[in-house]
Amino acid sequence: MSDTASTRATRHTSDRPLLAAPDLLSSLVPLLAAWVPRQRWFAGKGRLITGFTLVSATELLPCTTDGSTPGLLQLLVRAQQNAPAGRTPAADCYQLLLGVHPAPPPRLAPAAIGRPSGGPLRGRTVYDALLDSRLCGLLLERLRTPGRIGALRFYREPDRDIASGLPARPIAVEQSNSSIVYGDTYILKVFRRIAPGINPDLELPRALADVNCARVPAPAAWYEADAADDGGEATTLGVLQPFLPGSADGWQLALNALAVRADFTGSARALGHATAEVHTALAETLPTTALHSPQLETIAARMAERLDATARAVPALQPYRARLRAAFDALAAVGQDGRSWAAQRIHGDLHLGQTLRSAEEGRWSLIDFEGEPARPLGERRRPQPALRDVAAMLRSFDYAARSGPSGGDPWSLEWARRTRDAYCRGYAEAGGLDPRSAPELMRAYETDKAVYEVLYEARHRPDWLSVPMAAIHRLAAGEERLEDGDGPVGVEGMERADGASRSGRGGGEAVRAPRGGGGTGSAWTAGGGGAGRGGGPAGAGQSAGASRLAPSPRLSDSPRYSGSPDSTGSTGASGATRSARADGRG
Ligand SMILES: Nc1ncnc2c1ncn2[C@@H]1O[C@H](COP(=O)(O)OP(=O)(O)O)[C@@H](O)[C@H]1O
Ligand SMILES: O=P(O)(O)O[C@H]1O[C@H](CO)[C@@H](O[C@H]2O[C@H](CO)[C@@H](O)[C@H](O)[C@H]2O)[C@H](O)[C@H]1O
Repeated sequence: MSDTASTRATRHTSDRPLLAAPDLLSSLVPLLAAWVPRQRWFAGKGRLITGFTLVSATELLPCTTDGSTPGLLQLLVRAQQNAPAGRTPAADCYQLLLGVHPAPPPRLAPAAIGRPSGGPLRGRTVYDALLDSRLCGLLLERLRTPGRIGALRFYREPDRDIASGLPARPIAVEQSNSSIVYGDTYILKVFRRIAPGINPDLELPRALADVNCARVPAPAAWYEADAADDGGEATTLGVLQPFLPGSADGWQLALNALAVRADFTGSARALGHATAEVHTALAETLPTTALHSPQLETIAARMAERLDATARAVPALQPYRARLRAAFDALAAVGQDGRSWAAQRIHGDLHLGQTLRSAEEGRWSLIDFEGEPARPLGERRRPQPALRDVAAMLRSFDYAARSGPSGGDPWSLEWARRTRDAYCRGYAEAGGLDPRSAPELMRAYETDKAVYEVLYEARHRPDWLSVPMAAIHRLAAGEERLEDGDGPVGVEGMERADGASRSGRGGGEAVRAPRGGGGTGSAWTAGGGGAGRGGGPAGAGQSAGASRLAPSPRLSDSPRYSGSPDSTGSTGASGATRSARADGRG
């Protein structure tokens, strides 16, 4: 393996002999080569790392050779990886926070990365600093006191007082980055795979705070790396925001509801309200634009390219390609008909795991505005139709229905249909464009999201592949549709019950595609009753007194798709259930 230590020299080494050492990186390479690929946040799994390049190194706490105190080293390193013939090799940049200790206490043994056999850290133990509460406390101190350290700059909102000495703990959920909770007051997200430019997870919550949108925790402090010497933008590296204690995430709540066969329409409708409020606030404070024919054609062409690329990587998708493309062609045709769509900044990766419901009021918040981690930052920051978020959330209800204990049985699929409808209704009631008025857009974005999910699952969680593949099967068969619900749904934690409906705005008709099953209102024994009020933090409250739903005999579709080891859907769903439990979100 090459260890090209061709540092892009933002090391700030003058008074730091450790950082000046030419073999700093090369001495760490054997350790990192073994440790980095095992980390959840490493996005390049399955491809060989061929070398590391040091982008910058900052000593946040001196790494002394004597005594019993730890040092803290922040590194930005590029991991070079090979690529299939004809493709550009990847060289993603990652943020590492390394503890350095001459003799670490036994409690840090699980955090150990190794002991370099040479170089400036020779004989000392290097370990994952985010598993050391003491070093996490130091990071909080840095964020409390804005200023520069080496290549890093720390910022704090002037009106925020951040308490010192709060106990730190890493969060125990599956995530793309790494987060530390301080007391029950703050949560710091340390971005792992980074790219130059402001991260939308800082940019959007700050912009929303400016217009007093209380649906999103407002950043209190953050840190970034200087722009490279050759110009460019600073890179967001971490954001501290208020922790919402006792809240439960929407994914867990949905699975809890499914486990006890409880209605979720009230919660979904309230979540639709929250989503629309956030979209309205984003459109108010950040640039918007209109997408006309050329832009819609470009968007449709990109979707088709992603489909083709994904089908090359995941052959199970091949048989569906032609029929899925029809959804993208229909989107392009919308522009050719002279119609246009408003575009604005959006969440970009909205799913149930990005929503938190407070224990006391049942009020929904949205988190994690980073966008889809696999897409380039520039693309994630572009204005897009707000309904793209809505389509993504609809996919999430489908995921839940296929991942819960009842894993894709007819009752769960009917639960998903009603929940999706309630969410769309809530969204339109609170001022969002009615998703039912934009069938081409919704279908194209749902298809695009399902394709994204196929690749995401193939790369990250192969056990889950059957979940998006079942949607691919339905979308290709033209079986996804949004329809009017069956009467009023219960509203839980809804703050804007008076939100004016804009249903129907924008024209168009609901997606009406042929499908085996028909309307299902009569199959619901509880007739669209409200979700249980007062659902507790763990969501089990949904069960008490919540409506019980009978399965629809007409919805016994068992998804089949060729090329998959699991062609029944139900087996796949149980695979997903196992994973859901394993990742702490199920
Ligand atoms: N403000 C918050 N209050 C409470 N929990 C939070 C907050 N922000 C994030 N979390 C928890 O941390 C998890 C990971 O956060 P997220 O922003 O989704 O990280 P990632 O981008 O790494 O996936 C969330 O699923 C949620 O459980
Ligand atoms: O949470 P992240 O921002 O890292 O988003 C990525 O991981 C998500 C899974 O954790 C993934 O979401 C997919 O699985 C969810 C269930 O775990 C489901 O609710 C979503 O609808 C589905 O897309 C997300 O796509 C990915 O970007």
